[in-house]
Amino acid sequence: MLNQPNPNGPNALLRLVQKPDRGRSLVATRLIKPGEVVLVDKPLLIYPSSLASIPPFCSRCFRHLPGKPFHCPTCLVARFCSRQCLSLSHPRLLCCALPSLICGNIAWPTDLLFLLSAYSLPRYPLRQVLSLHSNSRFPDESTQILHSQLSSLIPPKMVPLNFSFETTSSLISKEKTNSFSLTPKETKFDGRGIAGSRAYGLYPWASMINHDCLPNVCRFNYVDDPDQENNTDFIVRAFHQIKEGSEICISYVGVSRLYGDRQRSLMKDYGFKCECDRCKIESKWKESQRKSEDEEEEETGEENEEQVVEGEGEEVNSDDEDFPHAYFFERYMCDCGGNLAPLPPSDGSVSDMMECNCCGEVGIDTSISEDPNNF
Ligand SMILES: C[S@@+](CC[C@H](N)C(=O)[O-])C[C@H]1O[C@@H](n2cnc3c(N)ncnc32)[C@H](O)[C@@H]1O
Repeated sequence: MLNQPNPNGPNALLRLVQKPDRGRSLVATRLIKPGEVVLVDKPLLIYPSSLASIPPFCSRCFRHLPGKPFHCPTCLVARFCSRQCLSLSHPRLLCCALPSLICGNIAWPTDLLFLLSAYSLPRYPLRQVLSLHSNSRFPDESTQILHSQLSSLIPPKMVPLNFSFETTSSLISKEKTNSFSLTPKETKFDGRGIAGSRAYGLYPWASMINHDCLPNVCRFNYVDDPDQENNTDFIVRAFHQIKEGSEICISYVGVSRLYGDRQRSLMKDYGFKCECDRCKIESKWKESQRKSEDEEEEETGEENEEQVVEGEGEEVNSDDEDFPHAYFFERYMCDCGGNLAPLPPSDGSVSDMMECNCCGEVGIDTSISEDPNNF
């Protein structure tokens, strides 16, 4: 399905390869400079994160609505920021179900918003969604109820050809493993996930990016940027130089989370044990602390939600041989909890300005000239 990147397209910097321990992976086709944009990916599908996203945001691009928005003439619920967004319309099954969803008291509205949008896709993009990886946690008991609810929202003459319980289960599992949130800049990163998400998206290439607890790229989200025409594109930039043939990796979890906490999330949400270089070090380094965290959990029967932010206080010492990744926290972590990457190079020169992918602040990077890896 998604066999090879288009060598003339925006994905020319990356090549899709198969790795025995982690499946499909994206690797650099040449040396990548710090701050370079390595991927610009268009969504296969964007859907509201909850019903609360419908009134204040454009149902197409999820920007704030202007004073006089354009209403969908069919459902009268969805609203759009411009004639252009209105003319592109919204998913036909979602349009049909929105009036009932808004009035009803329905469980799992986010899953329903996703399924209604996914089942409205034309055949090829729907097949692309179904070809994404999933960690097969579904179907669970709730999927049967979800599928029945979905059936009740779709009029008989609009039932899609491939509508079935199996497809619904498969779609839900793909969504859980591959969706990315569309989040405004002012949202504070809470270390565990991003609060205040207004929509979610599925992206064909971004879904091929594997995880590393010390990522070499991060995602920039410009949903509210007035200069960004394609504001829902998934933009990935390099933190530092990446050698030809190296895999590009984002972090699926907050970089500042502790070893045990990261491992639990990655296993629960993505079904794998992370064995990256950082985890190999921290699995020894945090042994005693992890034990006490786990014992505490067993006693209370709950996960320990408390966060210790690495990179702050006495836990982190940049001279400490046990913490060779201290550089990442010193250089690429913003005070807000987001990640800092250089602005894209201009005229081939690496920028000395760093931009935060969470709060959007741009500031000078004083350490750049001291690091030979940056050029
Ligand atoms: C969003 S997909 C990434 C693309 C995926 N490798 C594929 O073949 O389509 C996420 C899944 O990739 C695998 N994965 C990602 N990072 C990994 C890592 N560091 N170690 C092992 N498996 C990983 C896990 O199975 C995870 O659920």
